[in-house]
Amino acid sequence: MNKFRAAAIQMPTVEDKMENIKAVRHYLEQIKAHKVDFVVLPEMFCCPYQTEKFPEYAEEEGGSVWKALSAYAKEYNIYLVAGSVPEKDDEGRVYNTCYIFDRQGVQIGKHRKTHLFDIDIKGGQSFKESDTLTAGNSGTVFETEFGRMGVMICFDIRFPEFARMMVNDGARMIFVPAAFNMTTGPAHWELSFRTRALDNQIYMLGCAPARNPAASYISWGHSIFTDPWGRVRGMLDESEGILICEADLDYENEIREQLPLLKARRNDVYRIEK
Ligand SMILES: NC(=O)CC(=O)C(=O)O
Repeated sequence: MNKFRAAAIQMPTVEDKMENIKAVRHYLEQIKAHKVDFVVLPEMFCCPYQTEKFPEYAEEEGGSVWKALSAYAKEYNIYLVAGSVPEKDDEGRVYNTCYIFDRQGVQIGKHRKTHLFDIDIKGGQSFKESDTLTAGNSGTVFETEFGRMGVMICFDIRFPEFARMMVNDGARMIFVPAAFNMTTGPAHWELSFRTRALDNQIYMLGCAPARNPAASYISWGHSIFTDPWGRVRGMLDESEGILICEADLDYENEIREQLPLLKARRNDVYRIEK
């Protein structure tokens, strides 16, 4: 039980919400023979990554998108870290939300993106999720037969405390539906995954949308799997594709024993004397 397989489905996002949902089945069929335990989908995989589209595409938990994803998890006997979708609550607020389903299709976790992606890079990418989205207010872990796992959404990865909190809580791998762009992707995508993996001696699996050069927000792609030594174990390019990987928790334990960073922390002295 200390090894498991996971797949990141780097799929394109099309305008028609339910076409994206149908496409997920097509990829799940393709990977059936690989007997993966976990599947992760990209950030906003069934809604164009445009702030004005989020309220338009949003559904409440338990809506048609949720039902289809839950049914896929059960049909294919997988843990489904179901990318992210715009979720609306009963007061009309919209969140960037990742639902997590177990092998029976039961929802076992839900993460609302906690750090909203508001950036304005001179000569590069600008985006303001807070125009239409509300931030979640906590980190998320979920239980599996392989142990506790963490999940965060895209911009959340940039905040080291967030991953550390999950690791302090026993997370063994962190799943990251994400969509970096043509400005931040080449600069920070691989670096962010390797750094969080190295800091926390943990596996990280990031899943991005395939690149569509005609989209208003252009995804960097490059879905990525990094290991507890900080190495890249697998990475796609920008095109549609599936990244299949294997995590070995005995290896993670060995790294944590041989280079005991997590044990050697000095939480007793991390303060500035004034
Ligand atoms: N899309 C995001 O939330 C984050 C991103 O693109 C970045 O951090 O860069």
